[in-house]
Amino acid sequence: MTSAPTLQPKFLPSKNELGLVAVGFSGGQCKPGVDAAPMALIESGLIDQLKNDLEFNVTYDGEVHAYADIMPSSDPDYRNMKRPKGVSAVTKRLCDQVYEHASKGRFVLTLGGDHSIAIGSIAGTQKAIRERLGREMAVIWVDAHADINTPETSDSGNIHGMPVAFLTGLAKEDKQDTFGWIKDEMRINTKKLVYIGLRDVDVGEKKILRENGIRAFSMHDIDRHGIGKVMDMALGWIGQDTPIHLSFDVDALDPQWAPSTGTPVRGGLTLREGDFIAECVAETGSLVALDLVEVNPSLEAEGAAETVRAGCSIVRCALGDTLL
Ligand SMILES: NC(=[NH2+])NCCC[C@H](N)C(=O)O
Ligand SMILES: [Mn+2]
Ligand SMILES: [Mn+2]
Repeated sequence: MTSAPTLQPKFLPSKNELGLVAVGFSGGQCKPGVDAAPMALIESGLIDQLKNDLEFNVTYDGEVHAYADIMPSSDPDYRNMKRPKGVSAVTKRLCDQVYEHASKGRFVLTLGGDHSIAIGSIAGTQKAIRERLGREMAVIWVDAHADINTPETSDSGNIHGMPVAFLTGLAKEDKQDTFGWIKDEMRINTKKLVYIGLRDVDVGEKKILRENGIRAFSMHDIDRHGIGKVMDMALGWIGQDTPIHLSFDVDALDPQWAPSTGTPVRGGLTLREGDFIAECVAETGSLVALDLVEVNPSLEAEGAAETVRAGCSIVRCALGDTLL
C-alpha cells in the first residue's frame, strides 16, 4: 500500500498540532538514568526537527517533569509492587497532562522515562478519544517484553513490567492512590492490542497472552515472515477504522543499535525494522499518540548517543518524516 506523503490524519482535526510531554521518571524500575532521556532527546534536536522539518505546531510547557512535588514520602512495597504510590501518582498526573492535549485534538508525543509511564499516556489518550470520537483505540506495543505482568505474576516487582495489565484491566486495584484511579473509560481492549518484537516474555505473561487471545508478533514471526508481512498482519488485525496509540520501547531494537537501555535483550529489531514499523503506522493516518520510552543515556558511555539517535529516528518516522 502506498499513500500520499502529507497524510490527512483520520482522527485528528488538524495534521500539525502536536502536544509534547517530557517525563523524567525512572520509578517503574531500579536503574537510575532513564529520567535523563527526554533532555537528551530534546538536546539532540528533536523539537526543532518536529517544528522545522515536520512543520508541527508544538505545544510544550518547556519542562522535563520529575513530579518531585507529588512523590510520597513513604512508599512501601504493596502486592509485590515496588514504589506503588509513586508510580501511581506520576502516571495519574501524566494521564491528565496527556488528556489535556488529546482532548484538544492534538497528536500527543510522550517522551519517557521508563515504560510504566504508558499507564498515564495511554489512559489519558483513550479517555480523550472516547470522549471526542466515542471509540476504543488500538495500541501497538513494540518491545522485547510484553509488560503485561500482574503484581502477582511479576518476579521483579518493577511496575514497568506491568503497564499493560493495568491498562487492560487484567490487573485491578481499588485503592485510589495505587492505580484505583484507572477507570473503565481509560482502559483498552485486549482484542485491540498488538505486540511486535517480543523475545523475552515471562512464563506467567505467556499464559496471560494465550488465555486472552492477545495478538503478538515475536522476533520469530518477524524472522519467518519478514517485517513487511508482519506489519500487514498487525495492521490488518486492528482494521482501517481505529485510532492507534503506538508505545515504542527502545529495547525492541537490538542492543547493537540501542545498547543504552535498562533491560537489553539480544536478537532484536534492526534500526531499519524499527523505523519501518513506525513508518507503516504513520502511513495508516490513524496514529493519535506515541510514547518513546526506556532510553537510558547513562548506561552505556559509548552507546548513549547512538541510542538517543535511534529514538529520535523512531519518532520522526512515526510522524511521517521518511515517507515520500
Ligand atoms: N519496560 C521494560 N523494559 N520492561 C521489562 C520487564 C522485564 C520483566 N518481564 C519484568 O516484569 O520485570
Ligand atoms: Mn522492554
Ligand atoms: Mn517495555
